[in-house]
Amino acid sequence: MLKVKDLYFSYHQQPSYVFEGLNLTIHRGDYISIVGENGCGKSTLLRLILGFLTPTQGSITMETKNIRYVSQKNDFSHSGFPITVREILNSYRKLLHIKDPNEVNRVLELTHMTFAADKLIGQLSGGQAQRISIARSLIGEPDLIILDEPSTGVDAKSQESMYALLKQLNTDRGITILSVEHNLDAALTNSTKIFHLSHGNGHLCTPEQYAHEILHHTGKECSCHV
Ligand SMILES: Nc1ncnc2c1ncn2[C@@H]1O[C@H](COP(=O)(O)OP(=O)(O)OP(=O)(O)O)[C@@H](O)[C@H]1O
Repeated sequence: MLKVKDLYFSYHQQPSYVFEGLNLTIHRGDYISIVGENGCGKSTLLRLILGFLTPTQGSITMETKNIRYVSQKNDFSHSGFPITVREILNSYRKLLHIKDPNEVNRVLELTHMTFAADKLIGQLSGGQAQRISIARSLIGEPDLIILDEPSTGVDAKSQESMYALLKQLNTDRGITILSVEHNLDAALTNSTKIFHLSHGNGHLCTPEQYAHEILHHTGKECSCHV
């Protein structure tokens, strides 16, 4: 579905490369978490895949244009603007030229947020606002959703249900998920594969293999169950 091949990238006027010969293949139905230390290039990789940045060398090819992006901080959780959840989702539906007005109800049901349809967006909790971000990303039935640290600003209990939702969208609806994760437990528990970025390159492994790597490097077992 998406192939990153021999990717080199450096920001303007920066002498060093963020990526040097990076390869990544994403198949339909994958749930891939991108992990790595601060500054290793996780967000840069997302920006390259989304087309906001251009590779210095190498290529990124994809078989779909039906991609959605859920940003790290959703843009309406602290909004004082008097607009309801339904109005926001409806305006996005119209923006995408989707004629069926029932599309909004569909994504609200999928994210178990029907109860909040007529609430003002500014009244939602961090977790609820994030679910609405995900609901918005589902308008038009995308086949790939890209998320940047989706648990940012979401309390622990809501994180659990948010990851359960992402997992459900992946397994039940076949939506491919690519998510930058600082939450290692969530990455290990939910992903089908982990992409570990380090020193300008990355490797893909199973959650079990990654848990093993963590144990090997830190001597600490992860609290999650893989
Ligand atoms: N706009 C920019 N201009 C120049 N350098 C940048 C720019 N954005 C990021 N960088 C640099 O590129 C490298 C990768 O940054 P990036 O934000 O992609 O890392 P990250 O893994 O997402 O970090 P974090 O975990 O802290 O969010 C870092 O060295 C960073 O300083």
